[in-house]
Amino acid sequence: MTSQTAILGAGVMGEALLSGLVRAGRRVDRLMVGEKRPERAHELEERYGVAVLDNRSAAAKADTIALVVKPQDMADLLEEIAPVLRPGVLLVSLAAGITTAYIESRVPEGVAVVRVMPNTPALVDEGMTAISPGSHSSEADLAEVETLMSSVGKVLRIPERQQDAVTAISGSGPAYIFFVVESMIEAGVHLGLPRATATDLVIQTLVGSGKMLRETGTHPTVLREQVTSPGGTTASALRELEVHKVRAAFLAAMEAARDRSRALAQGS
Ligand SMILES: NC(=O)C1=CN([C@@H]2O[C@H](COP(=O)(O)OP(=O)(O)OC[C@H]3O[C@@H](n4cnc5c(N)ncnc54)[C@H](OP(=O)(O)O)[C@@H]3O)[C@@H](O)[C@H]2O)C=CC1
Ligand SMILES: O=C(O)[C@@H]1CCC=N1
Repeated sequence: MTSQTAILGAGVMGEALLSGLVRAGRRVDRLMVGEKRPERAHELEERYGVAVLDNRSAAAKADTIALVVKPQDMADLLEEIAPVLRPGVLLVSLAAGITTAYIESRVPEGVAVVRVMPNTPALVDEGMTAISPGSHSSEADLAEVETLMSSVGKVLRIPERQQDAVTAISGSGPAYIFFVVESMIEAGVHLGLPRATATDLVIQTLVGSGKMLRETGTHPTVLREQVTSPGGTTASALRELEVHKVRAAFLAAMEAARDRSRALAQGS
C-alpha cells in the first residue's frame, strides 16, 4: 500500500511543512490537506496541486497525520478525527505545549503519537525540529517523523520533558532574531544610514555570523571576543547592552515562552 500523509491545519506552519515536502520531491498524490475555509483550500490546491479534503476524510485515508492547528483548537480537531483513526496510524503533533499524553487520552488505543517542535526557517529548508516519542510510538514511527521533518531542515531527538524549553528557544527563536534585526536596522536609520543600506548591512551580518557559527564550530563567546578590539567600538556597544540588561531580558523572555508553552497544555 502507498503511504499517505495528511496535514490538518494549513496555516503558516502547515504550509511550511507542505511546501517542504513538495520541494523534497514527495508526490502530491501521497499528500492531503485538511482545511475548512473554501478560499484557503482553493489557494492550496492551485499552489501545490494537492487534494484538500475535510479533516475526517483526510484522516481516514492517511497513515501519517500531521496536526498543525493552534493548541487551543487541538481538542476539537481530535474529537472530530478520533472516530476514523485506525490502530497503527501515526499522529505527528506540531502544536506548542500539547503533550503526547493529552493526545493519547483523546484517540483510540494503538494510535502512535510523536510530538514535534519545528520553526519557520523550514520554509527555506533550514528549519530546526525537535521530536519526542509518545508512550506507544516505535523506533519506526520516530524514523518516519525524522524523514518527514528532515525534508525541511535539521532534526534532533529529545525527551518530551525538554519540549517546552525547546519551544521557547528554537520554536519561537526566529522571532527573537527578527526582532534583533529590526532593532539594528532602526538603529542604522537613526545613525543616518539609508534604510536600504542599513537593511543590507544587517542581513548580511546576520547570515555571515550564522555561517561562521555553523562552519567554524567556534564558541560564540570566542567569536564575539574576536570582534571586540581593546578600547574599541564593539566594547563600547557591548557595555551598553549589559547596562540595559539585554542578557537578562533574553533569559526572562525565554522563561516566559517556556511558561506559556506549559500553560497551553492546560488549555489556557
Ligand atoms: N508559526 C510558528 O512559527 C510555529 C508554529 N507551531 C505550531 O504550529 C501550529 C500552527 O501554528 P501556525 O501555523 O502559526 O498558526 P496558524 O493560525 O497560521 O495556522 C493554524 C491553521 O489551522 C486552521 N485550523 C483551525 N482549526 C482547524 C480545524 N479544526 N481543522 C483544520 N484546520 C484548522 C486555521 O484556520 P483558521 O485560520 O481558518 O482558523 C489555520 O489555518 C500551532 O500549534 C503552533 O504552536 C510550532 C512551531 C513554530
Ligand atoms: O508562538 C507560538 O505559540 C508558536 C509556537 C512556537 C512558535 N510559534
